[in-house]
Amino acid sequence: MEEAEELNLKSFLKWAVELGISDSPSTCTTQSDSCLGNTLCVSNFPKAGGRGLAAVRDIKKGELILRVPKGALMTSQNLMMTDEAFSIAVKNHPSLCSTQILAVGLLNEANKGKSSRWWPYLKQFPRSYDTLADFGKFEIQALQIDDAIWAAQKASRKAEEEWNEVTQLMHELKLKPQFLALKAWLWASGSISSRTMHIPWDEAGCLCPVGDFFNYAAPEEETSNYEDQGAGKPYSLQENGTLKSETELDAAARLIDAGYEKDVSSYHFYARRNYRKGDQVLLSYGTYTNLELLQHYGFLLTENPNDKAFIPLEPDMYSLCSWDNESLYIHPDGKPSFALLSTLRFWAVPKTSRKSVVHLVYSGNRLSTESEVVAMRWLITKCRTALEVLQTTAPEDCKLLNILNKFQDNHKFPEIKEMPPPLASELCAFIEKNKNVVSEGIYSMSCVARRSIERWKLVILWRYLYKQILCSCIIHCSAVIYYLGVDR
Ligand SMILES: C[S@@+](CC[C@H](N)C(=O)[O-])C[C@H]1O[C@@H](n2cnc3c(N)ncnc32)[C@H](O)[C@@H]1O
Repeated sequence: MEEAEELNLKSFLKWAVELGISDSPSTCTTQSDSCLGNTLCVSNFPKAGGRGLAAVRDIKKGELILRVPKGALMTSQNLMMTDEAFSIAVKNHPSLCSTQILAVGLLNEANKGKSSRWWPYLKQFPRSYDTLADFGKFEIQALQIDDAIWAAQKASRKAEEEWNEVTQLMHELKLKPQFLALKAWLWASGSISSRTMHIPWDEAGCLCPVGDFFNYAAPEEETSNYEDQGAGKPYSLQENGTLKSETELDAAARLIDAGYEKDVSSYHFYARRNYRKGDQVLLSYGTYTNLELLQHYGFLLTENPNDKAFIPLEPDMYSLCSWDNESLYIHPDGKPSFALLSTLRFWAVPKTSRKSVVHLVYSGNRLSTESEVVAMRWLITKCRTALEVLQTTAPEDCKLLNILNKFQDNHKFPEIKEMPPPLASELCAFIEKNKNVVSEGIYSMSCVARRSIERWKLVILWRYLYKQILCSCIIHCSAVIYYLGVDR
């Protein structure tokens, strides 16, 4: 960490102590308790989210590890209570949604600079984000898959519309020109999308100092405990080993990660599993596919148990069963979801016999060898077709990622003419878009160019993982056909 960053972090943690934020084992902390250092410390995890929180001691599953009092949460309510002008201005714009109000509130505080009471906290925010709304035309097209392109276009359109809707309010607040710009709006809405936590009284949620340093792990990954004895039993941070508060007991028993606890007017964070000293302590923000992670948080997981690949179905398939379209997908291991499999099974029997097999379909049974093979063959063909229409193959995506990784080390691209044509044209488009970073074949990497490459890599990784799911589906369906004995 650079010296200036370290100083900023130090003053932020001091500020956090003053507001009563604590990771101390005792619930009745004094002002002098360190904000961090008893249970957690800020650390860097380059391969798992960058800055995050590490365990400074062994932590047991269910332990209360961080408390953030209500007064330290940045909410629209809080911002309005401490800034009358903001409060009055917001009341004149009743059509704005709660997220827009919090985003303007955040910009209003950033606009105040050092005189904002939130300044030490604001300095800890990233300068920009990689959520879908931040994607430009190049990144959107590079997603390749229609659903993803559509989601990114929608996110970026929505951000722009919301920005247009708040401009009058921002002018009334007399924000400086840089805080009125779309770029600033993307920063504020990206901060809210990727850093807020749920609170029961405001849909926009709250910004939670220190609590927003927790990086994400998908909900299913809970079992990798270093010791399993005691796992599942609730523990508390109390020195006498007892759980005093009912809420704490409930939370530990439920093993929720975090939540606002009304009886103590604080946001509480619990360990979702056992951690060893030095481990990164993670939080589950929810169950997300990789596209959703990209959309809301600007990152994705190479191993995401909750990822889903959607492929276009025949129009009549969508209405065959009572499943909603969102449940018709392929799992990361290539298996069709229960809803997709039952739909395909139902569709694969002749129309005249469908009525008599409804109950079998919904109970998850195979209807007949013939119809199972028809369903599996249909899925194989559909996955193949979906892959064939894309501009690059999964191995080509992998190659492009390697090229970009090498480029980040030595600032040189391989000869374009030696590259497969689809990669060459994508690379040319990138160079064209980032013309100002190229001089006589040497690429000087500005901060912007470095971010562009990181964002492009995210996109390539996303489409690669999508293609991998479709390839796994082809393998899975072929294996089913093989075991049914049809191809032997
Ligand atoms: C609530 S913040 C977590 C703290 C953040 N790393 C920071 O420095 O402020 C959420 C952001 O952290 C990053 N992040 C969290 N979990 C991640 C993970 N498992 N892999 C990669 N990035 C992650 C993403 O940029 C995400 O938008």
